[in-house]
Amino acid sequence: MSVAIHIENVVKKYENQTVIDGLSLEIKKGELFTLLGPSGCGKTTLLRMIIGFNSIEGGAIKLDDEVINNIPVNKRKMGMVFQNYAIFPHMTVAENIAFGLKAQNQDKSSMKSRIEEMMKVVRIEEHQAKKPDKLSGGQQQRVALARALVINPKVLLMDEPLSNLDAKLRVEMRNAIKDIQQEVGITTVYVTHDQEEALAISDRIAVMNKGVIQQIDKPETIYLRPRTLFVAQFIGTSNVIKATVEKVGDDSYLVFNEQYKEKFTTLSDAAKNGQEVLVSVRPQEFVVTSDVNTIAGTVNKTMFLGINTHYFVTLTTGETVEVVQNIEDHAIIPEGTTVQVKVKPALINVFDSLSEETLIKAGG
Ligand SMILES: Nc1ncnc2c1ncn2[C@@H]1O[C@H](COP(=O)(O)OP(=O)(O)OP(=O)(O)O)[C@@H](O)[C@H]1O
Repeated sequence: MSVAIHIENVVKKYENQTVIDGLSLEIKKGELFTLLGPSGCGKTTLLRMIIGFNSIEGGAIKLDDEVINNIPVNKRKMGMVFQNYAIFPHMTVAENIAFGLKAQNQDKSSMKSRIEEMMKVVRIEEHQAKKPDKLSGGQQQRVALARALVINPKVLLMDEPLSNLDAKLRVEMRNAIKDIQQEVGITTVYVTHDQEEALAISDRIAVMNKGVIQQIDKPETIYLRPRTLFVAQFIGTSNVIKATVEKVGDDSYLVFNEQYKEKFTTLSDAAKNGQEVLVSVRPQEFVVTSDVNTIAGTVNKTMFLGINTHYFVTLTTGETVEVVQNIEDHAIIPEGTTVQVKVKPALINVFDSLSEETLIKAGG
């Protein structure tokens, strides 16, 4: 897949504050690429630099190998969909979509057929004569999407497009966006702070924190093999517990306490014997066991959620962790019970306790 957008060492300053300081990434043609991160991390700033609403104080952004830093917004051949839809309340669905084409001086019949085609793509034809106040939030977002796509842009940019919708509609619309994006085959840059949304729709995700890219990978890699502790904790739920590395010959172990250590085959060579590490363990990566050579703890909260049960367990080390057990594997454990837990070593992740970067072997 060839690259559509090169972002090379870009810098963004608002007055004297530098919010992005030398960020680089590449977005491939046809992919749905998501910028994901907490509020204030700089995702919208970067998106607005790509479309041209924000100036660029250093570095370069290239579209199809052409530097676009100084090209005005309307000449960049990009379409954008905003959180608040930004469609015109006094125009019908069809007129709103037509608005995007007006500047293009096309003849009437080709405009009409293009608008009809777009209404079909976003499945809004039956509402074409309605004004926005007669449409649901999801339908309004479909109109905004059609208006952005009608000019046949090279890139589609979407800034938190689903945050104004209720939970059920959000899921429905994210599926619709993914289907439409694939049908049109358009390179898309999508901004969200919602990690589940990002996992569900993206081809690749860039996780950002404080203006810095932490990891760029496919959703499953981001979830299973986070490169930093920040990514492990931002995506899904991760408990963090301490351990020490022990190396015996060619074998590596994670030592959790005097009774419990696990052989760990995916530890990188950078990890040294005796090194203190932070281990991230997702709730389902704990096993409640009868083996006493493990970690002891007390269940202080039991939540039965149907398919599984969530426990908050305070370990003897003082850390409280969330543990999920499948209902088929276990009877519900009452609050106050003393339990033993161990980890599933193939699934957990290990980080250097100072740099908070991964100590998992490449490809491990
Ligand atoms: N116009 C502006 N002037 C000054 N500072 C700004 C401006 N826009 C954004 N910032 C600052 O830049 C940083 C990044 O903001 P940005 O809106 O890009 O974050 P974000 O990740 O998109 O967050 P959110 O999800 O809350 O929109 C924040 O510290 C913000 O306060």
